[in-house]
Amino acid sequence: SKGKLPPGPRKLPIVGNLFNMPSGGQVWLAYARMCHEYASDIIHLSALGNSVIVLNSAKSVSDLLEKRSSIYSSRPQLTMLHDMIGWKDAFSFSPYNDTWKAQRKLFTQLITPSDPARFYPKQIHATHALLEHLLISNDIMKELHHWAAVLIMDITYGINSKEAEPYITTAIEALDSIAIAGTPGAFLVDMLPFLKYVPEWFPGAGFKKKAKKWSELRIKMTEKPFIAAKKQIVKGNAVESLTSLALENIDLNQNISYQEDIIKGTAVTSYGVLLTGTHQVVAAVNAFILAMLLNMDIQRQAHNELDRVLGPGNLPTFDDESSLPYISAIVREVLRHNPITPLAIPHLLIQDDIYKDYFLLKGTVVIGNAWSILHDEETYPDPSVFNPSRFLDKNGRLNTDVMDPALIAFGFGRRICPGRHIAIASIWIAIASVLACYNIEKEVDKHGNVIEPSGKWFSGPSLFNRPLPFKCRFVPRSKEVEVALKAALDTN
Ligand code: HEM
Repeated sequence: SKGKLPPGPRKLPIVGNLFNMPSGGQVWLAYARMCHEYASDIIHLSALGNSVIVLNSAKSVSDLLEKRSSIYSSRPQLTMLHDMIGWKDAFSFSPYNDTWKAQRKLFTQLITPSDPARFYPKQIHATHALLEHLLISNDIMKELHHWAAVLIMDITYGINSKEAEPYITTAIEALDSIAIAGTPGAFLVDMLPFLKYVPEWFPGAGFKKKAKKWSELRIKMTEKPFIAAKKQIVKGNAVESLTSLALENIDLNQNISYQEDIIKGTAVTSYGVLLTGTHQVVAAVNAFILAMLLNMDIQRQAHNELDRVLGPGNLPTFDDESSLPYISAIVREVLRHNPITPLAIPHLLIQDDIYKDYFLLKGTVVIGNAWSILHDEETYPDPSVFNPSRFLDKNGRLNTDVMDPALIAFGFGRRICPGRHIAIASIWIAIASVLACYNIEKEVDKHGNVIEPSGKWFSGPSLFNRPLPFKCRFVPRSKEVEVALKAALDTN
């Protein structure tokens, strides 16, 4: 009654658009189609009294999520995940409140864009270990997961790869539980929050036992590595990390346990975000590998650039970045072509608002469709084609007139991914290093027949996007490279 809603499918009494809500996989495509159908870059849906708007253009995302960020930056809360399991203080999930502000401030102070080099040695170290493992392992996903987990354990807590394993095992278990509890509609208690008060023995109250077990896992994942990092400081052998830097800066005249809680929450969030179900960085590097298999000419161009700039067999460092524009263009195209977080993470509007004559209700879930923006024909002609050259000018340099997909692929406004600089650097060094050492080739079966990758992406229910498993081979580009990798493997 307060005003006109944005267009969208016709609503039924009580249930609203319950039956129009896209379900199954790749919902970003369904949202894009709906926006097309209603010829609008903003559409509205509602289900059982919950309001959702989808923003389908760079303009609407910028107008609302960026320019009005102060009222569009909260997060929807799920009773099971946030309240019962207790993840409400992990700042990627938390509402727009003082705890979120304190944790986010700490995180951005430590992982700051003005000092991107702080973690370069760790990124190089983890990437070299990945190169060695690719020589002897054909399980790419296992190697990539290990690479990312070890890297983030080191960055967050200063725990090295030899000690990291038990912490990673706990974290993966805890994050599996998040993947289940974080799926909207997975637990009735999310729709009927009073159910959280029923006793554990009550028929159908199995979710309470799960919540208890998963809450214990959350505590273990949060406390154990934090205690280990603190012990390193006490013993005087702390390795520089997000936790060590933050603990050293504690203000002894203020409430110490409050400050420690903020540090703990920040650390576990940054660690957890990387390990979440789909594992964005791993998915991006995996997407790159698939793209190389499907586009051998692009792989050849990348090899040519590396050989010309570094000389055959030499490994890149971050100092080479500006001399390797084609590699940077591949990173941009990986982020654009099949974005890993096509709908970012939904935001929540905390105040009634008016936009383009539409009335937007406080409490509305706001989804920015990054996929649509990154596939906008006007910005990126032939968007479905994997073409890194779209980011280069006629002299082969990065063309600043073409929008960098990182401006969209990492979300929006005050909730924009604060780990994006680490993520981009990690992806860049992995892509440059793997291509410097290896030819990425299609696998052959025991009869010598080439196994063609399907090129398909996961199509089950998930907010995130990742390629389906495929087979490939990493073939050293020369005998010298192979010998050097073997020697490194034996030494480590
Ligand atoms: C390819 C890799 C990555 C992608 C595509 C990605 C993408 C995103 C997106 C889309 C969001 C939500 C933004 C929004 O709400 O609008 C987000 C949030 C976040 N990301 Fe990333 N991310 C990546 C890697 C990382 C890494 C490496 C870290 C940590 C070192 C990180 C830390 C975070 C945190 C802490 C948040 C929550 C921010 C908040 O709610 O205030 N991300 N990320």
